[in-house]
Amino acid sequence: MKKELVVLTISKVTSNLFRRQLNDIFADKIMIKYLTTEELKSQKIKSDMVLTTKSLIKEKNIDDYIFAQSDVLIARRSLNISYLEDLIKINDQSRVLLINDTKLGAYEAKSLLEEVGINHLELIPYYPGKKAPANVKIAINLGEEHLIPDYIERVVNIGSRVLDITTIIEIAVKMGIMDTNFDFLSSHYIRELVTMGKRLNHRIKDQERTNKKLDTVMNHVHDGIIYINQDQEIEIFNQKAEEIFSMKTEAVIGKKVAPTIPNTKLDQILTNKIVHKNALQDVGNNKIVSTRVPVEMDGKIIGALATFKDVTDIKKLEADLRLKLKKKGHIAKYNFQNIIGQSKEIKKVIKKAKKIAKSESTILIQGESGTGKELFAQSIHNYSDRFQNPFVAINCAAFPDNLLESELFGYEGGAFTGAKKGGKPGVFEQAHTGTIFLDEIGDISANIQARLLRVLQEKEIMRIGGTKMIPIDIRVVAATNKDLYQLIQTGEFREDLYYRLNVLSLFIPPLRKRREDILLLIEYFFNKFDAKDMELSKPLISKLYNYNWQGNVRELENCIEYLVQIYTGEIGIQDLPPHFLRKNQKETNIQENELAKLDLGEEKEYLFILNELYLARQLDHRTGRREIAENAKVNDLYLSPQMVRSRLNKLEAQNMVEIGVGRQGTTITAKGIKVLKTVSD
Ligand SMILES: Nc1ncnc2c1ncn2[C@@H]1O[C@H](COP(=O)(O)OP(=O)(O)OP(=O)(O)O)[C@@H](O)[C@H]1O
Repeated sequence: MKKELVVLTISKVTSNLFRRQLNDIFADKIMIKYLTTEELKSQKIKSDMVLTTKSLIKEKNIDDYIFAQSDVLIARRSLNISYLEDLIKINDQSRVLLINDTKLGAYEAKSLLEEVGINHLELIPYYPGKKAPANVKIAINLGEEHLIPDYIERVVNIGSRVLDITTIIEIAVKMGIMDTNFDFLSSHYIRELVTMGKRLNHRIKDQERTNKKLDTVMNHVHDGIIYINQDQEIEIFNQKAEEIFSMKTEAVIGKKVAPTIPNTKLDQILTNKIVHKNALQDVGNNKIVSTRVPVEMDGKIIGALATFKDVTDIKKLEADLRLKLKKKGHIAKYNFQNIIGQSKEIKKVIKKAKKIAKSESTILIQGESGTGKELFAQSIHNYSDRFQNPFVAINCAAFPDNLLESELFGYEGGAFTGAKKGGKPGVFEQAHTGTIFLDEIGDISANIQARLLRVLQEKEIMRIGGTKMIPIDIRVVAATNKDLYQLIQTGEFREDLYYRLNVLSLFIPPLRKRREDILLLIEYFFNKFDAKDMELSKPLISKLYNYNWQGNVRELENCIEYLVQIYTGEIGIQDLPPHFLRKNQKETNIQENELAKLDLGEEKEYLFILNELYLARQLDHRTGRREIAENAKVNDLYLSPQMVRSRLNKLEAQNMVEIGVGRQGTTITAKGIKVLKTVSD
């Protein structure tokens, strides 16, 4: 199946420009769709790749148009070099209008021209809506004839701004059609080069002044360029050629090409009048693709031109892209700002995490399932000095033992039957210079524990079936929801490994220990799932607040997602996922806490009442015994208003609540909150 490229632009003009060039090059190789933001309306693009412009990125929110999964490439544009000579010939310091249909486009063209070495002119960006400056007689037209003011006496056409060759190559690489030996580039590219070759010829006749400018331009071209005249003498040897051949321009100019630069075969091109397209050559350690053409003028061969593209770079480009793709899952998305919570408990953890992020030591994150351990691991990585390097996460419980071993350490080719030829790097190698996140570390076998210990001690790994040690520079963050200390007692986890991992430790408290965060998280997830105006009934809020959240933030997130989906009006208790309505929630164990010590009676009921008062305080809402009794029902407790009253009286006697008169309502005291916080599960 052909891959699809969507070209997304603001204006139709730009779209048509791209269309001409892309169709020429890619016509039968890939599917190309051209869309403007206007045409897209409220739909979003899902495609293998989207090509768009810098101005669109600046002026619009790209996420409104494109699904996050699509690869986005921003078009780099360059000027067709064959037009540049006309510009070079304009007198120094002339004031010249640079015309484009948008302000940004005009300024972009200005910087583009300066970039390629046109700096002898005063370029004045001009676009619709801008007052035309006086005393300007020359204009540069980038394909917008209709915008040229009447008083302009001379127009220099430099064509429409076309896609830079590197953008074309990037499209080809990403679309997986780079293997055709770059041949498809030729038709377009060769034409351009031949025209340039012809124009270069003028250089010989031109004055020194023009030559200098042309040199500047030549040196901004990405390819190596060599031009020889009829006598086989080197006339042009640009900067890129200097790099590729490791030779200085001064040392080669004017010399015969064959003895000076071995292997260019340019002399043969001249004598045999042949064209060499895309020949692969080795120059030192680099691979070079060269194109050589005779340059004709009035039917006579006047020289030969060679261009060299360093394909070591292209191969690297491809390798970089592969790496990028692979790394998709290797990027830490979250930062500390993404960790929602205002409770003292979570703030304390964040503060500590920020502090330890800056060190290089191994971190062990402990906490129940769904408390946000991975969120913390990612935030730590992004807060550390390694933030620009890979973050590789692996869930140790997700793999059977032997597979986990090869995932972690990689293997050499032929290490076992079915091993990939050439071997495969493990996540330790992939995380090199970055952070590795070992999730569910409590689940690894004794064998892997032993290997891991060695890695942590030696900071080097050996692939399975390998013989050499590979040094690695990584920061290890491990996480578990198991009690590792307990596992050490039962002999399931190595004590020495535990101490190696637990150099710095972070404990993330369960949600029920920081109920203040529940309301914030609910609001956050409503926004996340795009249901900002949803109304929750009071009893439902009470239920969500008092619930045990064994699955912590993840369970809360899932619950809100569910509610958003079924939402039709105000949401009540009956709308909760079915398991909420079952009564068999894990009973709160309230043996060892301040509340139990007071021996007031049914601790569960007192705990509930304190929780309700604490919730009311956060909602800035006055509650009373009637409402508490109502909410008790949805929380599977039976408490009549009278029962609430007698319990409130007992709590008041302990200075844990303050009972207001009349409509003032009852409030929880600092002591009440403190006692409430001691209640564990
Ligand atoms: N404080 C928080 N603010 C916002 N989102 C959170 C918070 N804590 C957790 N989450 C979200 O809850 C979900 C679970 O978090 P995460 O995967 O980090 O938990 P975990 O402790 O690593 O879980 P497990 O032990 O099951 O691997 C994720 O979607 C995460 O974004």
